[in-house]
Amino acid sequence: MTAVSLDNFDHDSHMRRTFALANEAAERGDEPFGSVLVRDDEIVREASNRIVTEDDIRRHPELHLAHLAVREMTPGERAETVMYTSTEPCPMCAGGMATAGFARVVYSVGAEDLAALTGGTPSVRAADVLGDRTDVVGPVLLEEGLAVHESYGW
Ligand SMILES: Nc1ccnc(=O)[nH]1
Repeated sequence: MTAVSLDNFDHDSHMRRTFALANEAAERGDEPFGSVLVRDDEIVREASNRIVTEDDIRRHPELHLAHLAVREMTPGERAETVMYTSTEPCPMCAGGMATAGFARVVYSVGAEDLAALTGGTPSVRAADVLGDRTDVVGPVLLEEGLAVHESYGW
């Protein structure tokens, strides 16, 4: 089988899966964030925010997927993997993702939009943590990503 180039992944469908995961988290009582790992255009891992139900600040989906990826995938596999995530990773998660060494992260809602929604201050940008290690792409499908947060009602 020929590997599918990262640029030809089915971006919209992978991103929409993160929105569904974010909505599931909100329904469970957690915060509205979801993420997937995609390799060769297939979703290989999924996670959603569980900071409330696990009572654990580390349970952002992005950090959890970085943790699983380092434990379960080879460095070569991680270097071919793209994370899609409903909202730009925070600095905690971007730090873990730098260790994982993914090829790219694609987000919908950016840190500045999130801060405006939550009334917080914008965090350090993911690109400033990830540097040259991982491409950072976004915002994509922004209206749909914002709708996830609007329905949560921060
Ligand atoms: N991107 C994110 C921001 C905040 N919390 C999360 O779980 N994810």
